[in-house]
Amino acid sequence: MTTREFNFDGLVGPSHNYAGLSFGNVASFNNVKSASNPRQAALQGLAKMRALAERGFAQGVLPPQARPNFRLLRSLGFTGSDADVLARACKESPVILASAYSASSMWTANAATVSPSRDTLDGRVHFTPANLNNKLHRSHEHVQSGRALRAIFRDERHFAVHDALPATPAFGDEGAANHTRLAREHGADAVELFVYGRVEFDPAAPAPKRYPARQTLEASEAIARLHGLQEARTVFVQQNPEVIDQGVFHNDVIAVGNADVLFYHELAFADEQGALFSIRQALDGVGAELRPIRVDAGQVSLADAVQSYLFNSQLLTKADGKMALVIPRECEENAAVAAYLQGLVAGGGPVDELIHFDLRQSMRNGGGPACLRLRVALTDEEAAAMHGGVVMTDELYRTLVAWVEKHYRDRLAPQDLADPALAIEIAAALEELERLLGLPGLYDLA
Ligand SMILES: N=C(N)NCCC[C@H](NC(=O)CCC(=O)O)C(=O)O
Repeated sequence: MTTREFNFDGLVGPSHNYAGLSFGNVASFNNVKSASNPRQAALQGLAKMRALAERGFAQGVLPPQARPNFRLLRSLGFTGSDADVLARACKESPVILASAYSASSMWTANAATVSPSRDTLDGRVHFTPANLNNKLHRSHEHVQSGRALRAIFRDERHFAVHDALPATPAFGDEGAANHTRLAREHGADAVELFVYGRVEFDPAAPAPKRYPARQTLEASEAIARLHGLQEARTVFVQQNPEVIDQGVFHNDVIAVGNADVLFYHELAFADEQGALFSIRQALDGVGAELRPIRVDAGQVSLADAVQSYLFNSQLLTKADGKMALVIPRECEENAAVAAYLQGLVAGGGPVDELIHFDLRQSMRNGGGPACLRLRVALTDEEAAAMHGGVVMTDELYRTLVAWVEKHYRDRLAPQDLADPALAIEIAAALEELERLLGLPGLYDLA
């Protein structure tokens, strides 16, 4: 039986905007309150999905979430009709309004942590939606993420979708952005690598000083337990707190793994040698050998890595066994990064191709190619058991482009969030999307 890695990209929602909500994410802060173009953002994302699907990579789509989240607004004391709720929130707390309206669920690398069936005790694919409790605007995503995952992966013989971890600082969880699976190939025995930013119950453990560490060791350990992972095949390593303080708010901004390759910046981990040792030792147990691609600061500075999002790339195994690196256009515009990449593909190593995309709308909020996708490795039998309406095909691409063009605005400024017509437009769009994806009841639109 073959196993393929599906990449589920988030379809950018109609309320995509720049609200500066993510302290510690430099791009989000730098673009605060500029106007966004939700239509272009969604089309850029769809173009990436289609191009990768056309190349033969297994590609799925995860639907956007219903926004604004009126339940959140009402739970925070804004009452009356929907229009009253929006008007009051806008007047009394525009930041809460923006949080209820955020389209941040587009970054599906943060939707959940996924363990393929090969790794788990009960032989099912396990998903734990991330509580994202570090940021108000992301902390309410997990409810709909769980609902969507249960709708797509509803066959309980093959899939288990857990509830998010308790939303308390000890269990801060940001999902697959801090998780990588290393193996000879997707269908082989694997090591799951969890990267955390801080340790709640050990005050002596190093932690960043300026920006928050969003993922805790305790959260990563809880997920490994929930998923039934084997101890010898699970590795926990600490992210370098100093890079968090320089804008590396998730590990996938500084490292990416695929099969037996780990592409990372020398400053990624608190203890680089210790991390490599633990990974190698665990991989040895599954008969695999790590192929590290280490980038040192002399080749690419940390600032260039954060600005270009070099490591927020997708590493995809091609049919011939070589790998393609899917990068944002910013990598080609940064001279040091572009030079490094030329050397990388010419060097005879595992990566022999670059595929670049214009994802500018997402990038301006700190979301590159890898943020936009959730990896789910599935056997053929599991792939047949999931809901097929979310698998990217030429037809689905055309359908979704037409849907975006019909429903999305091409400009959204902060003050537009107070416009009651926007909420009505979005509800109509999502009602139609349920039908297009064949997922009735996907949204709790009551
Ligand atoms: N690295 C990964 N996997 N994901 C990127 C997430 C970007 C997201 N940006 C935002 O949420 C900005 C929203 C705003 O400011 O309007 C975040 O910081 O959580």
